[in-house]
Amino acid sequence: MNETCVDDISIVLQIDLYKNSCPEAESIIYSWVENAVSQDSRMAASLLRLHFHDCFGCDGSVLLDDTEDFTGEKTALPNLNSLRGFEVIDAIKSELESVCPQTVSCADILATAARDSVVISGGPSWEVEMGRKDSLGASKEAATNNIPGPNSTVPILVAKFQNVGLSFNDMIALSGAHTLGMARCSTFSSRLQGSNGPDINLDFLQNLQQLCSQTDGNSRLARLDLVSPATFDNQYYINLLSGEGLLPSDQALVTDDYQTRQLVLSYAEDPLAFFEDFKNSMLKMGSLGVLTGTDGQIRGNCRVVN
Ligand code: HEM
Ligand SMILES: [Ca+2]
Repeated sequence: MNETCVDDISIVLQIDLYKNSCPEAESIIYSWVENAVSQDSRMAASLLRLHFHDCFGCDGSVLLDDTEDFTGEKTALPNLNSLRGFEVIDAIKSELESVCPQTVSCADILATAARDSVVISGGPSWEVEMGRKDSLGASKEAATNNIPGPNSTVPILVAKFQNVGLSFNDMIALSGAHTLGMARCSTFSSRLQGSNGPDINLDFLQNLQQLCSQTDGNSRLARLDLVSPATFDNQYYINLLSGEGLLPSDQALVTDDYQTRQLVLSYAEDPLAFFEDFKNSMLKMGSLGVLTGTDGQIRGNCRVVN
């Protein structure tokens, strides 16, 4: 046996990692998230999405500002003028650095804040596995290529998730995150062109057309879940069945593919099954491409490499 094998044993993420080194870590993160969401309920959605866009390699890379050496991920198409919540993460990091310096990584903060956002919005809870290290760089190109876009078809969505090790089922369960938050008109403009086709509800279409035809139309925001945008529930799937999915990639899950439709139906009927699968898929997503052991670092400021 060589040393690499021994190292490999220590690279697994674990719950309670900060039990001795920073016992207050989870409660500090929770308080900041709770406070931020009480001021702006959409922040729960934004923090959940921030973790998703960091993952496909959960290493805090999404938080890095551009430097002379690399262009960060913040200006990649899926992120530009869209990701929110960086100031909340900064505030959490700054308190954690004063309470227990160089201990809790930015990537772990993101994973924990995402879980807390779901809980505070009424969704399931789970134990977050910790021990991710923060990256030494970021890749705008990887963010651009890996993160699925709103006009992706079902086969493309499946492929993009499978590329990083997430299954068909994971993709559909994680899409249920669109039970929270907002999207800009520019992301669903192709939904507005259809007349009353089989995949879009007429009243819904007319409301969106009105919203998006205003001045500044492209940056106007619509609810991803028109019924309960601040509650983590299974309403997203129910909306898809009545042609009220916002993004083309959402509605495609019931319109374009028999198998995805079956899973959507099952989540629309059984909220607890959705919660259970969502939780497990979040745990899986949260462990993708993590840096552990001697790889990476614990950043002192999430926006810059130490
Ligand atoms: C299945 C493929 C996915 C696609 C194509 C997609 C696409 C999008 C787009 C285009 C927006 C609106 C962005 C804007 O207008 O600024 C959005 C918002 C959002 N996405 Fe996704 N997404 C996907 C999966 C996920 C996953 C897996 C999660 C989390 C687990 C997630 C969480 C969110 C949340 C919470 C929002 C609202 C954010 C806010 O209001 O700040 N999405 N998504
Ligand atoms: Ca909802």
